[in-house]
Amino acid sequence: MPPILAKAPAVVYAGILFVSIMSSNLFQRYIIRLTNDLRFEMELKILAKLKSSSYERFEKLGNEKVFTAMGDARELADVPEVLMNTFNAVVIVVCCLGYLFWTSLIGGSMILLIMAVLLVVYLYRNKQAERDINALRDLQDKYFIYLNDLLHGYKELRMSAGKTNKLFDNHFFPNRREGKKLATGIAIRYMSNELTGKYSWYIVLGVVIFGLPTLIGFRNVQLLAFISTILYLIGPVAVLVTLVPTITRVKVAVSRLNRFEQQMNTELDKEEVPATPATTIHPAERIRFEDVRYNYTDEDGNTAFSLGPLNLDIEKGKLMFVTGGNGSGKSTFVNLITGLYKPESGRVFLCMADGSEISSEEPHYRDHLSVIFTIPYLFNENYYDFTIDEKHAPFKHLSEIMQLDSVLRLDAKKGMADKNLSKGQQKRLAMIYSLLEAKSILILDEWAAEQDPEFRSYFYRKFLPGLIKDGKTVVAITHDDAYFKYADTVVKFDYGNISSTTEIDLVLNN
Ligand SMILES: Nc1ncnc2c1ncn2[C@@H]1O[C@H](COP(=O)(O)OP(=O)(O)OP(=O)(O)O)[C@@H](O)[C@H]1O
Repeated sequence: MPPILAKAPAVVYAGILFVSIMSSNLFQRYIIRLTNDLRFEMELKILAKLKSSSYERFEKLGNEKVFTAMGDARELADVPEVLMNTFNAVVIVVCCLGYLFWTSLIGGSMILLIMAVLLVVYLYRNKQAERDINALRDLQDKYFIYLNDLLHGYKELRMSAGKTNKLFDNHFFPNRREGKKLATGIAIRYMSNELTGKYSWYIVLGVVIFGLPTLIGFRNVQLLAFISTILYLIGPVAVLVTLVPTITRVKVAVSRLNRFEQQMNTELDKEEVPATPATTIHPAERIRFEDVRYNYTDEDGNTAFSLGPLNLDIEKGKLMFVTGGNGSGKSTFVNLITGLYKPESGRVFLCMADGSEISSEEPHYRDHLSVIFTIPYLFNENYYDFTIDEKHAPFKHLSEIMQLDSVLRLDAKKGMADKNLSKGQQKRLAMIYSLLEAKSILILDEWAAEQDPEFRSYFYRKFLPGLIKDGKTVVAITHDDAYFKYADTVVKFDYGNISSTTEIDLVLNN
């Protein structure tokens, strides 16, 4: 044989090896990309939903549903591997069955029948497991609710043995014990399914070896073909069987994610967040409430509280105090004026100097307002349009006014102040950030509640009138009636309606 031909098999071998390595590498890369695409794309999708969700929708959903959805998104990472293994196993099973049928029609039919029975039994038993997986995810939702209570109410819990015992003994521990019971039950059910599946094959083998030769007169060569094929089949069928739990988990995760998506936002209450604030913002002449109504409904759809109809004008450069008893609707009013709640009927809008109107449902409405809620949240990262350093003059000026200049520590990396402050100081820092946003309307929900008497007096007598002098419009929810005289208007809420509107100048003039 010429040396070139002698080398050929080696070359072919090397070629096959090369093609195999390359294709395997390419395929694995593809699977890795697909795995991560699925998982991270779903997380991105959930985040995008959260970005465009209305506050009302988000409020109804609850934080724990978001955490569970992120967990469900992680389950999707298993999809490509499951698909790949399923495909491989199915191809082998189909080829083996084809071979069995080719070898013996009766024998092949018998094996197919046994496999079909096993499949039906398996799928039936899997239904129960699927229910348990769903129940386990529901327990997970509840678990996150308790975790929320534990993490946010830790101080309150430490102060009360009763509350601590109830949270842990009546909720946490039973939840985790039930979770353990369900998870163990699911695993045992799958394990026993797998064992049944595996040993059924040995029964089949027994029938083939001892039954078929006498029953249908199997020849030795057919027997050999059946035995070797069945032994070969056990592996891929076992793969299919062990994949079922993962497929079921993925199926449950997908249906829960779909439900989450539907709950998260419908096209109707989708909120577009503008990419950038409006370039030129002219201060509005007034904020107008026109026949505004808003209802809270309970779980049965009955009205639990109803606000309005509200008709109100808040003029540019004026200071309005909003007061009223607990539960009279002041914070709901704040949510309407800020556009976080959409009126059920009527309109909230800004009247501009050129006669145009900006509805509270328009994306750029909120470019005109800053708000400090009753319990303001100070962010961990700087999401503002400004960064603060030692030389930032407006920040220095405002921190002196807020008497925080000797307290605030600047985090140079983040370009913002450290937020480890007392409650009152946190509100003062929130005020600094709100004023640095330089919007023409400022909404305050019980801002002065935590301030010391001296600073509170300064706030009402000097600070708020100073803002008005600078051209801001301020709406402040307050119970501090001793300072009502510093407002232009005091509006009182009672049972969801405005019960009185007092123009202070008129009072002083009389
Ligand atoms: N998310 C909600 N879902 C259902 N009902 C709510 C919700 N928020 C408030 N309510 C109900 O609406 C009513 C008005 O609440 P709101 O918070 O507006 O009152 P408030 O005047 O700000 O009270 P407070 O002075 O105590 O802060 C209350 O009866 C309250 O129970």
